[in-house]
Amino acid sequence: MSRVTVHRKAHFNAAHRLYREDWSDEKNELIFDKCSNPNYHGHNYELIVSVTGEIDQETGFVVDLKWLKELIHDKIETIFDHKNLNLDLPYFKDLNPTAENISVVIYNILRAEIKSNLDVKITLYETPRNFVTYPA
Ligand SMILES: Nc1nc2c(c(=O)[nH]1)N=C([C@H](O)[C@H](O)COP(=O)(O)OP(=O)(O)OP(=O)(O)O)CN2
Repeated sequence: MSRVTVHRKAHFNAAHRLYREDWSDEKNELIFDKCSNPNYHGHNYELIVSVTGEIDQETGFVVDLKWLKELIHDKIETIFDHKNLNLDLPYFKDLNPTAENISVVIYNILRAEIKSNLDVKITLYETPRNFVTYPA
């Protein structure tokens, strides 16, 4: 049997602010610096969803990439694209929208939709040089 990882790239633009309500403005600025700008700032997020599993002997697929593309479009891109993560998405009402936390939110949304015999990994680029992976 051959285990293979299939990857699908996706993209969304979003605004956010790194901020804790229970901290003073001074502490938020000290820790989060320009990312704590009260007027928010935006990123071009690049997302890679990786699905690992055995190749199905009938189809030759680990997962149908057309299905994966549509899943990411419907469950992530339409929800996250052109949104203010702090204000528009309930996930971040009490969760700082760092790249780490966004990757975990995206993982949990997609994990619920992908067969349990397949492994899922999220790679999220917040900038061309800053990116996170989950699970680690
Ligand atoms: N561990 C984390 N650290 C930081 C995060 C994060 O989500 N997790 N986020 C930020 C900022 O939101 C943002 O990414 C700015 O970071 P910075 O390194 O300053 O990046 P630039 O805008 O300068 O763009 P580069 O192209 O990466 O140079 C900060 N820290």
